[in-house]
Amino acid sequence: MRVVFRSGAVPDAVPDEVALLALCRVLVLCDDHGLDTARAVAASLGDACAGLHAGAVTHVPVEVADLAVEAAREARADGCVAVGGGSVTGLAKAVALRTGLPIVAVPTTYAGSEMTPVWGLTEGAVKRTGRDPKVLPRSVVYDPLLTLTMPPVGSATSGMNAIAHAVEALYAPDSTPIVSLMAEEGVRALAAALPEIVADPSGHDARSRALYGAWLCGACLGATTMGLHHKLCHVLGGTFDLPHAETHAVVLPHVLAFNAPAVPEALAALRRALDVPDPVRELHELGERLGIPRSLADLGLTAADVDRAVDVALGAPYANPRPASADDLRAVLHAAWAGEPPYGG
Ligand SMILES: NC(=O)c1ccc[n+]([C@@H]2O[C@H](COP(=O)([O-])OP(=O)(O)OC[C@H]3O[C@@H](n4cnc5c(N)ncnc54)[C@H](O)[C@@H]3O)[C@@H](O)[C@H]2O)c1
Ligand SMILES: O=C(O)CCC(=O)CC(=O)O
Repeated sequence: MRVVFRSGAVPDAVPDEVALLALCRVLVLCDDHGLDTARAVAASLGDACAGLHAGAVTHVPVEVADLAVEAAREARADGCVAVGGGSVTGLAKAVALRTGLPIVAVPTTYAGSEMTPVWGLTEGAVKRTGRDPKVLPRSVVYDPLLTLTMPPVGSATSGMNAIAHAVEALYAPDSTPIVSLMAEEGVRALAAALPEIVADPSGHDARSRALYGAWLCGACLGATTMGLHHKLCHVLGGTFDLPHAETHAVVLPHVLAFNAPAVPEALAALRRALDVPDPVRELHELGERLGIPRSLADLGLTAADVDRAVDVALGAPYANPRPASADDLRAVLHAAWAGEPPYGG
């Protein structure tokens, strides 16, 4: 994978990356927010642009993926350029999964999907995920300037989504010392940058450090198997349509509190990264300081949904350092639903 990381890289670096991959007809994908940037990218590509498709939707419903595959076939595209957050990258991955078309990713959030071979599709209110090397973008163009438009709370929740990748990578069954170093550094970079971004969303330096952190955390997600936290967030997003980054931000301290007794080395790394004695408490209080939603109830989940979420989560296996029974899942989700402090304080 090639990575370009430069303020002002977009649009000019995109045609270079497309040419390096010897692509002649790329389909540019985006959502409504990213239309202006996507149009600038399409214009910079000249004849190498075969069309623009602005249909991305969170969690990639299969019908939305079908339309994008159709658009790529009609345009006789030989590649895709994804301009946007994880939803747009996810749509490009759905196209790649079906057609094998290579992806150039231009991320505009901190979700990190551009660094992973993980795809996700939602069908019949159930989100499925899988891994396939052909969905890993071949080239990524990071431009911190594209993230300046993310509002303070959106930036903070997106950053917490990235931190969650690193936290679960630290205790993943297939983690390595190198992944742990990247995870620790990714958490350190984001935890320092996010309060600065919330205080001044136009600050280039903090935006740059946050995107660097997101790159690291996304790479950790790509390299390891995620656990209970990602499992619960997939259920809450896929089955209850809860907003992705906000859900990660609320759930993370609760799952870490549950896993804490089983993951001493991960906690030690987080203590170093966050420079605090209690990472669970710190992640919860960081959320408060950043002004992000505090409970799943705030995000629209009802108390009755908690039991259904437990059933759906129990339906598919996932890796986790501490086995979780139905009662455990109910307790974790209930605390996250109510917005209770995860450390019982
Ligand atoms: N496969 C993976 O490895 C992976 C990793 C992380 C996330 N994801 C998936 O990505 C999706 C979520 O991605 P996301 O959190 O980036 O959200 P998103 O892409 O849905 O974006 C959230 C909102 O922010 C807007 N937006 C995007 N960039 C913006 C910017 N720079 N300024 C202002 N608004 C902007 C979008 O238009 C959208 O309305 C989920 O479906 C999640 O499962 C996948
Ligand atoms: O939904 C996907 O594309 C997979 C998502 C994933 O594993 C990371 C996340 O949920 O943030």
